[in-house]
Amino acid sequence: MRTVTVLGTTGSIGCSTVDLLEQARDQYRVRALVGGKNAAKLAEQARSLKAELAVLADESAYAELKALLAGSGVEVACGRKAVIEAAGLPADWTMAAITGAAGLEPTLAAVKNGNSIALANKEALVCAGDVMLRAVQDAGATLLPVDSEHNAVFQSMADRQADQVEKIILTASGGPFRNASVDVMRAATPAQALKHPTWSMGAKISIDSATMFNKGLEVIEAARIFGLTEDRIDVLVHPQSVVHGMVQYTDGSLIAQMGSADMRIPIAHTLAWPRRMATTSSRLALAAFGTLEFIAPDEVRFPALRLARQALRAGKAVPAILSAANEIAVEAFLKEQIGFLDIARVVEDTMNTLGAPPADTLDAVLHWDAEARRVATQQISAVVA
Ligand SMILES: NC(=O)C1=CN([C@@H]2O[C@H](COP(=O)(O)OP(=O)(O)OC[C@H]3O[C@@H](n4cnc5c(N)ncnc54)[C@H](OP(=O)(O)O)[C@@H]3O)[C@@H](O)[C@H]2O)C=CC1
Ligand SMILES: CC(=O)[C@@H](O)[C@H](O)COP(=O)(O)O
Ligand SMILES: [Mn+2]
Repeated sequence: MRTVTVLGTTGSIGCSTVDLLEQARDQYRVRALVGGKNAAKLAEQARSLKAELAVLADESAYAELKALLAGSGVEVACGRKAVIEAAGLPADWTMAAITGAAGLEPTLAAVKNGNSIALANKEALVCAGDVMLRAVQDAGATLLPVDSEHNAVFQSMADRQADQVEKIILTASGGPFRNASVDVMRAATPAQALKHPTWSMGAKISIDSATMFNKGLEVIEAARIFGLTEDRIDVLVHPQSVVHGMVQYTDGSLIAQMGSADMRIPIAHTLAWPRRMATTSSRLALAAFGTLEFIAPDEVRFPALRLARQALRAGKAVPAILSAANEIAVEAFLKEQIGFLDIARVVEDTMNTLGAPPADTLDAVLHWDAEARRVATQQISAVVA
């Protein structure tokens, strides 16, 4: 029986992961389930999967979680330290799906066990690429990409011809504002921006899809995972979200992975890897689509792609600065403190303010993450004033 831990268990990816574990209860023992604030969801999952440990980042939720799990035999802990300790408990497979840079240290703690890490949390790899990859190598861990595009590329490289890869292509849905005018985007509300055309996801990544910062972060994530330079990672807008990623080989072959827009498919791929497991996810009915479109992205209406490529080329702390500033700007947009187009503006101004300082260590990454949050918050105050 394999032991598993789910970080970010109460979120969108976490719930899809729990759903798969519930369908194969006899094959997995759940070491730890880790959430942020949602005690009710965590308790329900922990009881269902008979988890050994249930942890919330929110310390004030301890009494509630303890009461919800009374008599269940599930151990309970709360607080940031407890999250990192739980992530570091030995498990054969860990889902890393805490959203944002908050997932960095727990993911690193899990990596140190040297087992399989199913990586959904792209921000960790974006802001601390070198630190994470060094930790993976030192521990002999296996990084299995969950993000649909990266999982697609990983699957399309299954024959391990990495040295014969010319380039990879990540697809993008284009988000809810794919065809919107700049005026419509300027006036966009959080409710409109959260309405993703093809995927059901958490709030932060949904806004990132709308600005296309999600695709920008994914270009950086792909560079880290597949060891490719920025010029070998293309993005194509593909509104149907049927093809998730492609690999172009030196002989001109283009290998793609397709599937329904259901994250249980890539999650199952990492859970069963190197084998496959059955899922109940809907099968693609290609004839129902009829036409699949592929369109070059518009970097004028969506400056996020240009900024992310700039950050990737600059390296050092720049990707961490971009990602942290974006987190702050997304939060401010969701609170209706700034407009939709201000998100990219805040990120660009923060990048311009902080330049390209070195960030070789975890401490340096955390320092520049904090600095970017401080500068972005100042920029937002200026917009609000
Ligand atoms: N959703 C998707 O389809 C995809 C997501 N991803 C990536 O996966 C990650 C998760 O996304 P998604 O599931 O959509 O996000 P959600 O917002 O739905 O879930 C986030 C999870 O992280 C938890 N969390 C938040 N802050 C903390 C913290 N400080 N400490 C511990 N746990 C915390 C939340 O807990 P709680 O809710 O209890 O507060 C929740 O369990 C992101 O990095 C995203 O980019 C990648 C590809 C696809
Ligand atoms: C499901 C997944 O992997 C998301 O990252 C998705 O790709 C978001 O959609 P966009 O392509 O609109 O960013
Ligand atoms: Mn993705």
